[in-house]
Amino acid sequence: MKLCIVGAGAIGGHLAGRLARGGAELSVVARGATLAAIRERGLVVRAPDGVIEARPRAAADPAELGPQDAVVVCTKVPALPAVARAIGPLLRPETPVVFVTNGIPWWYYARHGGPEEGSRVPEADPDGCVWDRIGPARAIGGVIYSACHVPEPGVAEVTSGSSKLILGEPDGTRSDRVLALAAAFKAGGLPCSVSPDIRTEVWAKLLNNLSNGPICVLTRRTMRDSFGDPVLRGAALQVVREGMAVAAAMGRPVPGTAEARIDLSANIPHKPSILQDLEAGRPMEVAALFQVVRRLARERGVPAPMLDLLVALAAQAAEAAGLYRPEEG
Ligand SMILES: NC(=O)C1=CN([C@@H]2O[C@H](COP(=O)(O)OP(=O)(O)OC[C@H]3O[C@@H](n4cnc5c(N)ncnc54)[C@H](OP(=O)(O)O)[C@@H]3O)[C@@H](O)[C@H]2O)C=CC1
Ligand SMILES: CC(C)(CO)C(=O)C(=O)O
Repeated sequence: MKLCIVGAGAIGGHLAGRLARGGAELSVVARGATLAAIRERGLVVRAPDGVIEARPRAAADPAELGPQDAVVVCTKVPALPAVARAIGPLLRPETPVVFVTNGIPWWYYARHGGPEEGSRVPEADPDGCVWDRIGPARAIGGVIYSACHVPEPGVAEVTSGSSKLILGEPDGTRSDRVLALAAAFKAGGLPCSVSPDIRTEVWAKLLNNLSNGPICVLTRRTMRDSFGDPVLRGAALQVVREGMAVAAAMGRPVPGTAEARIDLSANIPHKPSILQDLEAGRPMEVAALFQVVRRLARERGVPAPMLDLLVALAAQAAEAAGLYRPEEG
């Protein structure tokens, strides 16, 4: 299967390594120091189940790589409009595009059904460019549980003991294309399932980001260090409960307890990716991960006072660092 990863950072690097290990005909779209490192030394993944070394084709210009069987986009959400404008040369009319990003995705209301069909998510796709260029028919959702960072360009390090990827067609079908993609990841040793309800999976993962993201942006410490403080753990629990109420109001109740959600993060010595962005001076996913949930809570009349407070504080920190503009959402 001819597959291309766009954005070979922490998650893209990890997934690229898995696909290469599984035998995919792999290429990556990368840039700057990452591109130089991959061309020079290849791509390295340091995971608990071993080190993967891969030599994918790598280019900054998608036209060098040509049409693909599937494309997997792993950039941060603020980069998606630029990606959507650039990846045309990777796409045949039928090429699916998987989006492995946190937050409420741009495609949330695509192939959704009901009165909200075709609604947009401005926090994820401010000018509608991703929707217009990629189109809802190509979109496949991706939800990743894997705590990763980039210790040096071209190297992805996994700090969570286990990882898993959940894929899903927005209309819930078990299409041949989504099953083929799941098989390609599994062949590389990454547990990967296909969900008939990817939006509930989106919400479930987002509860983790809502609980650890704003708090760690403020503490600037790992999830393990931050949640070691019982007051902060209590605040995180309240945020998860509020997030669960918003998800339920959206018709996507997330099973399980808030405590179990916090426990997923509490022992991992990982700085959430949004804190990694703050420290590296990269645009922060405040709109697509946090502000969108505040908006949905307001629209559905769900009280979320702890979420409001923590997100307002984190948003101010991000804005003060010049890495988020409130106009984004
Ligand atoms: N890191 C983690 O542990 C987790 C992250 N996530 C989510 O996964 C997504 C990806 O995050 P993560 O991997 O951490 O992000 P990273 O910042 O580590 O990686 C993103 C990569 O995309 C590259 N990129 C950005 N724009 C382009 C472009 N136009 N063309 C080519 N390459 C581009 C970046 O290059 P450059 O360095 O030059 O900017 C970088 O290498 C996010 O939505 C995040 O929230 C989900 C679960 C865990
Ligand atoms: C912290 C983690 C692994 C889970 O919430 C994550 O999704 C991130 O770093 O962005």
